[in-house]
Amino acid sequence: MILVAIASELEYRQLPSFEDDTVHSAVVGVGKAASAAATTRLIQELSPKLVVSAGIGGYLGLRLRIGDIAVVVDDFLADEGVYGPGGFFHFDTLGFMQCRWQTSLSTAGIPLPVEPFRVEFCRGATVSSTTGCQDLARKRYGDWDGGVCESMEGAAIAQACAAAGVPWIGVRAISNYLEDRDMSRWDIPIAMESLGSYLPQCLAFFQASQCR
Ligand SMILES: O=C(O)c1cccc(C(=O)CC[C@H]2O[C@@H](n3cnc4c(=O)[nH]cnc43)[C@H](O)[C@@H]2O)c1
Repeated sequence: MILVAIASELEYRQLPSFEDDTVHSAVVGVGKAASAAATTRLIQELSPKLVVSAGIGGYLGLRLRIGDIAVVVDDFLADEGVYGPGGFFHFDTLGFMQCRWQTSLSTAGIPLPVEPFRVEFCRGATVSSTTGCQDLARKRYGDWDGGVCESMEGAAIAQACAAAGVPWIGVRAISNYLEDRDMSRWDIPIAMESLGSYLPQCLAFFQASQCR
């Protein structure tokens, strides 16, 4: 069985129902704590073979536009650390805790979304506060190769999966860019429409190939 973990009711309600005896979808809550706790409980209850962390996300990069799909294969707790007079010191560099998780799944053959939408297999960044400033986005992700899909749950769900030994992958439709916050440039309905058409194809692929 595949568990589709969706952060908010808002996202859940806008997705078509793809529930059957091989797929279970659930709202796990917005943010790291809620999503990790709910994912842990659902893994204990349902023993899924795969967790798909699905929803909307922000993007910094060159390839994707609003409504395109980021398949997240590696996710990072991007704002865990210490602020001091010298700036922000990330726990990844201080060596205090594990901050990154990589999927164990092969992405070979994952279907492409329906035109005009596109897909990028990219890195995820998970934050407690959305990066709504261009300068902060550049500071946080400017030296990363390739695109970055930011969410508030991805790495927490990956951490819960890793602790339970369950494979995970992220599938996020881009609702906004990581730029100076301007809600008029966000498009959650287009992102959800794109996710709603892509997710069933993607789930069918995982059911057939890797997660029977
Ligand atoms: O700034 C606002 O007024 C505002 C209004 C509605 C929603 C938001 C969010 O930040 C949504 C967070 C929610 O969606 C995911 N998400 C979408 N885009 C991003 C992003 O750029 N950075 C981080 N998370 C994002 C996230 O996973 C949450 O579940 C703001």
